Amino acid sequence: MLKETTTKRVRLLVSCKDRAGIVSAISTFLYNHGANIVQSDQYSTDPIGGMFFMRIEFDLPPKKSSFEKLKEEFIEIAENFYLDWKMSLANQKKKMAIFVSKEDHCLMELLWKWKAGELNVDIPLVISNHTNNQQAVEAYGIPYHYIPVTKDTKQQSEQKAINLIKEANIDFSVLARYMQILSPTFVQAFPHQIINIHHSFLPAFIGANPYAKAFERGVKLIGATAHYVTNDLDEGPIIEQDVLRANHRYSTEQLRVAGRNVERITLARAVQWHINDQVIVYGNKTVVFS
Ligand SMILES: Nc1nc2c(c(=O)[nH]1)N[C@@H](CN(C=O)c1ccc(C(=O)N[C@@H](CCC(=O)O)C(=O)O)cc1)CN2
Repeated sequence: MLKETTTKRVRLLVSCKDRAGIVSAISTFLYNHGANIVQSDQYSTDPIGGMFFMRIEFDLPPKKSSFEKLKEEFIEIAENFYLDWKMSLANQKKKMAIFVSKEDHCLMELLWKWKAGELNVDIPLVISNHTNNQQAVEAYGIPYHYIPVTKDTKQQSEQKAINLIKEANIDFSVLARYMQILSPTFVQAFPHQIINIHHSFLPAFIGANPYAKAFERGVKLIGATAHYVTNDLDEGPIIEQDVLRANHRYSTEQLRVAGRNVERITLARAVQWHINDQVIVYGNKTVVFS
């Protein structure tokens, strides 16, 4: 194996039943392997019998210990404290697929941020059930896969998308206003690896046409919610939310137009946190170390 010559930035996510000694055991392990902790954050739901969550970023100098060897030797600590854990290299770019239907604002926000170097991710492909965004996507040099969806072809269309995702070794997918409900087969294939932007401040107005429902309700705030996709429509673990003021003068269309800004900003924040391994899912909730 080639000798490692550069310092590696590593991210460690941990969740477990809370008890004394976890931070000490992990920090001592890292110290003994020559690692230098540069960021550490933890949260306990209840020190007595609750859950404990931690995110550590550390630098692993060359020669001290290889990343693979470190992961292997961490298993003992993980077993002692019954840890659920994930260790990853910060410079290992994730591969992100984007799904879009007609509306382009969330798609374009992600592409703009990616092009500007603000999203440290690769985008091997975009999938859509419409063709209207093809030119804009291909202008970024990204392959665009048009996969139309009808009630009769939904299963075959989904299988095409699943095949594309697997062939491209996609790490996670983003539904950037992709207006198709994904089947349990699709969702089960990628647990907590699909992020959706719902155009309302959940749990209000689940499902289709939330702005029409907001108009009828006479809301004074509209919002957006980025969440992991589950089989329960728009009820998956929430990653990020934001809101915007509205009032009686807004028509449904004006709510929709105003909502685009909060949707795209909310989604971009959630995607950034996922890329940076800042999100831990437990049950139907998340801990976001932002
Ligand atoms: N399994 C899941 N799939 C999707 C989720 C989810 O949480 N779980 N979120 C939706 C996004 N969404 C609102 O944000 C949404 C999209 C589409 C629909 C809907 O009724 N779609 C119809 C077809 C509509 C059309 O063809 O234009 C359908 O799929 O039958 C509701 C909510 C994304 N998917």
